[in-house]
Amino acid sequence: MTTPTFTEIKADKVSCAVGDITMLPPTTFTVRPGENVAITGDNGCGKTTFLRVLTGNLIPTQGVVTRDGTPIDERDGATRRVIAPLIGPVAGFRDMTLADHLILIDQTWGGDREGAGARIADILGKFDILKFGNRFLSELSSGQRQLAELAMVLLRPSGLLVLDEPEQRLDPGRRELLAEVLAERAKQGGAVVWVCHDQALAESSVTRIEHFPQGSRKRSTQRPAPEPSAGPAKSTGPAQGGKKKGSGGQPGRKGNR
Ligand SMILES: Nc1ncnc2c1ncn2[C@@H]1O[C@H](COP(=O)(O)OP(=O)(O)OP(=O)(O)O)[C@@H](O)[C@H]1O
Repeated sequence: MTTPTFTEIKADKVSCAVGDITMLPPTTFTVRPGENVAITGDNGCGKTTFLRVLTGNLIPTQGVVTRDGTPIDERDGATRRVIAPLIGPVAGFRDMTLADHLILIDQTWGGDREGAGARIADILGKFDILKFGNRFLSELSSGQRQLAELAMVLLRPSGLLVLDEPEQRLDPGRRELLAEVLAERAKQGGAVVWVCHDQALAESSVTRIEHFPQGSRKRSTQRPAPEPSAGPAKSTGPAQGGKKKGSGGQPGRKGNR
């Protein structure tokens, strides 16, 4: 299966805010084929938010992400043929085995029927989970499930893999296996962007580390002084400086994956 290509995917001064909370401070980032980029940073600094913006799942409050000059949008098939994300848990079918899920993904993304078995065996072998092909997803341990979800996203053709903490729940040996698979992908001309909390793993395997500064700062440091407590039975309401209804939602959210 050919790998869809691009020259450059660029996030230009993207930022996200909801209410007075900065989910992602202004960030500029470029990735090109052959690069294997780990994003590191403290909890809450905006890494997952950035990945969602980069994949076109979340519209930034400011700035834009482009693929060779064209704005990206996950609802656009052209974007989805290039970018394969694994951000958050994958929903599965209760009565379909891991191999069934992989056949569905392979055929959805245009694989030829004759070659499906070999491609699926290959990706399961890469992650050392070939023996679990006939299991239901609910019959896998959390680490095995993580490997299964990685197999699902790597099976489909893509030019850019975007993975959120793919090393989570994996033992040290399987973390190294993951790092090898991602490095191999980049060597073959693909690009990988992944959030990683294992600094040593990232340093040993990637072509570049982008460290996000401690973020999620309040946009305004000036907050109104709290109202004196009026007791539990009384409500202050928005007119008295309370939180506006709906302000905790996500900006530009385009639906669940
Ligand atoms: N829907 C939301 N409304 C308000 N704030 C949010 C919302 N979603 C996330 N945040 C805040 O945005 C900031 C960035 O969150 P994000 O999930 O991107 O962080 P992260 O760097 O991936 O963290 P972690 O390493 O813990 O996964 C956090 O401070 C978080 O509390």
